[in-house]
Amino acid sequence: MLTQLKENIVYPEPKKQNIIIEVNELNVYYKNNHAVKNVSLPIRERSITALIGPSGCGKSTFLRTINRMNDLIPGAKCQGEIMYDGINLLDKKIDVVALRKEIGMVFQKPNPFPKSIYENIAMPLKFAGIRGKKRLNDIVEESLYQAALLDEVKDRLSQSALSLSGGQQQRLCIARALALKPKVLLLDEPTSALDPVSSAKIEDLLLSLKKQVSLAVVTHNMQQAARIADQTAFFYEGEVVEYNDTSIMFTKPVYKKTEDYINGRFG
Ligand SMILES: Nc1ncnc2c1ncn2[C@@H]1O[C@H](COP(=O)(O)OP(=O)(O)OP(=O)(O)O)[C@@H](O)[C@H]1O
Repeated sequence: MLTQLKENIVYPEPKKQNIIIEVNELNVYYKNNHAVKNVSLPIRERSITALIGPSGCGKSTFLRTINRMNDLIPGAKCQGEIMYDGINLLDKKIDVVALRKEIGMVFQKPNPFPKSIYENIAMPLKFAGIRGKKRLNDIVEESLYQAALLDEVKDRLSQSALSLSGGQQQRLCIARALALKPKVLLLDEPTSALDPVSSAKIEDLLLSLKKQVSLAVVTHNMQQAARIADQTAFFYEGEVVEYNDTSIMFTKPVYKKTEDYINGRFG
């Protein structure tokens, strides 16, 4: 692929992806519980970063802090820097609604609204000020297509989203996030509640999405991380022990702790 940087001059795209989010010395506390300890980590552009590690090591907290979902938790406090587009996302003055449009989030359990399939996508668009039936229809259709769901639901858009299977509901939630044209998508164990066939569809979907969106995915499934992630960060007791290209992390991890976790010796 080529990038048109200046008129008439075409440069090859840089080999190493740029960094879209740079987390610097992040600390997150829940009252006295120091859940994320001095974590510095990049999220690379148009790539998938997997966050792995045993239960309770801070992966979800880290992810939620990026789009300020932790603001909603009483007693949660964070320090450090999360740089995105030249601004620190932890700055209290930030418009978090605008932030969550650019940095979307998908949760472990599919959480469609108890509304029609169509309204699940159209409602947040209307809320974001997008008007006009044709415009809304186009975005709904495009988002469902991007989430590889359009063929399965195009004849039943007025039916309740709750009539969909778990895997379809999760793809609908991804479509809902995509409709707002996010630059980054944070996914917290997006396939752990799904059967293997639905999980495989989501994995394929994530791989196709990275052409346009940067993704960070929490997963407990090592095979999944190895299959889809370009980079992987291994969290342990709130710290990042190791971060590397996934191919290196899974074949030649630097630390024994990483190797033991990847090989299922604990966690
Ligand atoms: N809403 C909350 N209120 C208080 N403490 C919390 C909250 N969420 C997480 N914690 C604590 O923060 C620490 C990190 O939890 P977190 O959920 O981020 O870990 P995790 O690695 O995502 O775990 P899992 O893989 O089980 O989802 C744990 O000690 C947990 O008990």
